[in-house]
Amino acid sequence: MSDSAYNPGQDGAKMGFADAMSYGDYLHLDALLDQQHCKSDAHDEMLFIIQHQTSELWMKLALHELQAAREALQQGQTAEMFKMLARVSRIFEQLNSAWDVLRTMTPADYTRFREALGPSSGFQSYQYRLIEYVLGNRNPNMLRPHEHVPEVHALLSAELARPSFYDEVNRYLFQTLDGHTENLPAPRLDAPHALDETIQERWLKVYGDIDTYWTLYELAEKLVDLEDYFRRWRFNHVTTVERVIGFKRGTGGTSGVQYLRRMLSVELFPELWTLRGDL
Ligand code: HEM
Ligand SMILES: N[C@@H](CC(=O)c1ccccc1NC=O)C(=O)O
Repeated sequence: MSDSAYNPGQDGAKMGFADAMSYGDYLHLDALLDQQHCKSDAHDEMLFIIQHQTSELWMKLALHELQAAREALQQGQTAEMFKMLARVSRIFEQLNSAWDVLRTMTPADYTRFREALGPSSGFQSYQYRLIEYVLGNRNPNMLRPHEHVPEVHALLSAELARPSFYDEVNRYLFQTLDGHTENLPAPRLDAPHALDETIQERWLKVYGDIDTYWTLYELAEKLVDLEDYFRRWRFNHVTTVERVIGFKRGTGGTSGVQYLRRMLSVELFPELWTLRGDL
């Protein structure tokens, strides 16, 4: 060992962990870093796996925040809710930037291992579906691919049995503006949220008197922000897919790019977008 090498241990850094919790222990890195099992010898398969695994980790955090944000709203803790929503938008920003790494994979690179993926596809990501369900885009047909994992199916079904985050936001809107929720349209729990005139009317009132309804206004703009990021994720995805597999059918069995283009037209919070034309 070189005499000149700096030794942080002499300055107090803990160097021995035989009987103490280390970084790797706390984070369970042994388990985490042992989950990258390539099915081919293609160089880029490692990138593909890590890109998806990290996306799933960020989605796990997004769900943790969204579910807590919904609870905070139910309890009237709006400051806490705003903090969590801001974090969800930053998570989506992170997911959006991650496409730059995957984009370095060319069609030739991907073709070397695509067959090894079999019928597996992001279409079967239950966390992605759960995020959509929590936000209000609730298509029960998307439960089917999860029937083979009863716990996951139960988790998604349980979400479809409770009001979405957006339903709760609209409940808060009616409570604040009307002083009651008698005129709040009953949310369709197991169908995608569709534009509702009475909801839009009230949002329009908020935008027409920002000073009086500042919290609701801020909330609406946070949701528009979130949906903006979500749309960018979908756009980055479909563009990367077109770049890598063109118009081939997806491994999940859909038409591929055509299916994903159709998903681009999904609106999570339609009232908040439509009212902009009336301002
Ligand atoms: C080269 C990279 C990728 C390709 C070629 C690709 C391709 C596709 C295709 C063709 C679909 C349609 C379903 C099917 O028939 O398979 C799909 C869906 C999906 N993919 Fe990817 N994908 C890629 C990367 C990713 C990444 C990095 C994620 C991040 C988790 C992801 C998540 C999803 C999700 C969530 C869906 C379902 C979307 C929906 O139903 O609206 N994909 N992908
Ligand atoms: N649907 C993709 C395959 C794919 O991208 C994929 C396969 C397994 C796990 C995650 C995937 N990512 C997104 O769909 C394809 O058709 O090539």
